[in-house]
Amino acid sequence: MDFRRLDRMLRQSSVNPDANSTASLNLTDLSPNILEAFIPGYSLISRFILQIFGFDIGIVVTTGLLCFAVISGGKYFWNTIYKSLNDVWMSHVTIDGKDDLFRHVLAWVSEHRMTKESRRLIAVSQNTSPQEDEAAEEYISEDGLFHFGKWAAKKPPRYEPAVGTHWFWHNRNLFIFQRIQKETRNTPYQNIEEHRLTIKCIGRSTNPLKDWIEHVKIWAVEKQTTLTTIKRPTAKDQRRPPGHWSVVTQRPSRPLETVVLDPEQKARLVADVNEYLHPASPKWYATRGIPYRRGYLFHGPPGTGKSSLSFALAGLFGLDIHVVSLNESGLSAITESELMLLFNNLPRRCIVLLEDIDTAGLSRDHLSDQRRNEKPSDPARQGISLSGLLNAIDGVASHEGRVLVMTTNHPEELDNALIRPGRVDMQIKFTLATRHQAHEIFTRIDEAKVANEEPDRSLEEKGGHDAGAADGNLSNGHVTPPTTPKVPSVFEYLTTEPEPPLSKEELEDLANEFADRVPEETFSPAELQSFLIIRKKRPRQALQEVDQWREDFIRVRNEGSKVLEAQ
Ligand SMILES: Nc1ncnc2c1ncn2[C@@H]1O[C@H](COP(=O)(O)OP(=O)(O)OP(=O)(O)O)[C@@H](O)[C@H]1O
Repeated sequence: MDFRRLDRMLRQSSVNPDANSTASLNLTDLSPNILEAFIPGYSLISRFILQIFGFDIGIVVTTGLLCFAVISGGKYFWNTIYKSLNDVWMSHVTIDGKDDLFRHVLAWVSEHRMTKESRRLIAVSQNTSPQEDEAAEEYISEDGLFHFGKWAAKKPPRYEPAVGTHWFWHNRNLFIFQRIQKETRNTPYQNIEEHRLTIKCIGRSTNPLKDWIEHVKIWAVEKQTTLTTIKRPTAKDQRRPPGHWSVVTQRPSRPLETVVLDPEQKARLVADVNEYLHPASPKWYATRGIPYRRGYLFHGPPGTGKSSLSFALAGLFGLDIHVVSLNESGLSAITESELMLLFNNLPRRCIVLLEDIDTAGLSRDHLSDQRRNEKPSDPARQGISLSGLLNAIDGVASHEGRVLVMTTNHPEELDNALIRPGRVDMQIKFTLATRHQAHEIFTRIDEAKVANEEPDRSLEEKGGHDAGAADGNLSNGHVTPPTTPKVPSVFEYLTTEPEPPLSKEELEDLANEFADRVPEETFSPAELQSFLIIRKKRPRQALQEVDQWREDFIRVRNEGSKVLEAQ
């Protein structure tokens, strides 16, 4: 900007006011001088346009500049007023992106009018599963194939408010909602944006904000009573600062009755956890100087329900579950200092599931190596020492109020220090499937729904279903093998009709028969479940095939192979 020229021009106008008397009235006369100061070469351009087109652009440019000045001035005044309003007449609350509340608030605003009115949105793919969607049936072809891709493509995303300022009404209060980008971090794998929320309301009282947050929390809990939130340590490349938990998934809570265990053992465990979580318990522990912690050891062979019971407990008591696997190596291995921080960052009440505590340098190495017939343990894998784990469990960093569940397949290899009372208050032994478990698993897996009335025999009489398998030929408690084995095509497998529903008595008979044919404590519940899942619509057929499966399984196992020819 040429200030000297502007100064000269203004001085001229003050020395000879007559010369500009008309200029003060006529903007177009004055403007070339002023505009020349703002836009060098303006008079030349305007003269050129005037000569060529006969049009004076002065009025247009001047009007434009005036508008600009008015808008800038208005903005300045609005910002000043808003700032003083903000400082003096507004209350606000900030929610960090790492807090659980951040998730809940975003979910709440996504479901309310705000995201229907706002023009700046972030689309987030929804993580729902087909079983929660009745329309999913439409994507099953005539062949019985469910095309997940087509179903997922039709699922609308969830819309969240984008970075910036939005507003909404709640209980007749106006709230200003700001999503603010904290920072962007570049890792070798991705750029991570970290956000926070600031919610403001008019007035000097924070009560409307507190009431609204309370409302959101209750809303989130009600919405999630059927879901269990599973968290794991934040992936290594995203850990900054380390020791944070990330939600990996939310899955429907597992009903406790679906975990088949000795009923007395299960009842004892539930009563113990309930007593521990009782609101009066923290005071009881505090007045006796006992640290408010409770630890459980679930031990037994793989696939016997240790993790399942932990998830079912989380669902039963409405707690989030924080899972750490000590068996991980390489990039995802947890270090001792990280474990301490993870324990430090636990919420007030939760379940911590420490999986495979016999691994990762905690076992008495020589003993475990001999048992497993392996070379001495690789020191690189041993991220956490016994003392490191003990420090995390009951050191200063350990959080009071958590339920700690440790699982192992090799309890005999654990150091006594780790399982002494105070660290492990109750041990639950999981065994390979007992007769009772085989019976229960059969009963629960059966999807050919139990009929309230007698099963529809007419179908069987008509031979409407797969002959041989569905003929309910269990009348004398024995199953006749199918007479003509046939090789079904792929689509025949898909479209196989479910067997006719079983009566309660029939199901009971089949379950007993199944339990009789499965030797006690030979197969894990996971193995029985895997056999039955394939035949979930055909329980009678399952019974016909169980002998063959059992023999194959035992033979393959004795041969030391892990591959079954047929399932
Ligand atoms: N006692 C049981 N009752 C019902 N289902 C079971 C039981 N045990 C295992 N299952 C089924 O087997 C599968 C594996 O179970 P789970 O992961 O709980 O076993 P685990 O003992 O934790 O195994 P690992 O020691 O390998 O971690 C699950 O799908 C679960 O439903």
